[in-house]
Amino acid sequence: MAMEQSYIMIKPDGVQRGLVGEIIKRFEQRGYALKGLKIMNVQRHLAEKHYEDLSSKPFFPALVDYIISGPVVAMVWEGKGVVATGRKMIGATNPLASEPGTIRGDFAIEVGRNVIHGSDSVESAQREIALWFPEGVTEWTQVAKPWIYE
Ligand SMILES: Nc1ncnc2c1ncn2[C@@H]1O[C@H](COP(=O)(O)OP(=O)(O)OP(=O)(O)O)[C@@H](O)[C@H]1O
Repeated sequence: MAMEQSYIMIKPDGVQRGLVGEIIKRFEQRGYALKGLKIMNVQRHLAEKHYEDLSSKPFFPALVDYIISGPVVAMVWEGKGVVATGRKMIGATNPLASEPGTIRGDFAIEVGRNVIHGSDSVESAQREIALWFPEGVTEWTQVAKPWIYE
């Protein structure tokens, strides 16, 4: 059975603020498996493609400028329900509405500096993983699985 995967990206503010380790820690300790990881500067066309559904929004140009303003950490996390649970761990889009205990609720204030992205559906995850990891991800077996899943 293929396990669900999500595309999780630490945005430039999260990298610059030193939140990479903290964010990885949360997904790792929850029990999810890291299948792809890289730090990269983002080409404008890649940021535009990633957010193409938002291209008609007034904030789209600022959003693209934000994503290309410094390196991002691109990740693929795998495990049961990782798309929906990842979104819960991340918190509401607007950090002022994010619950404490979520990543945005603990580390962000403004929607235009909300630290992290997570795929919003399994279909978006597949599209985003193909877009950000055209080279593919790393296959490995998480030997702790029987201690995480029954
Ligand atoms: N009103 C807004 N003003 C400025 N930026 C916004 C606004 N709404 C959304 N954004 C930015 O666009 C991103 C994508 O918006 P979307 O509605 O897809 O939210 P999301 O799915 O929670 O975020 P993401 O896709 O980054 O995980 C947000 O994370 C935020 O950085």
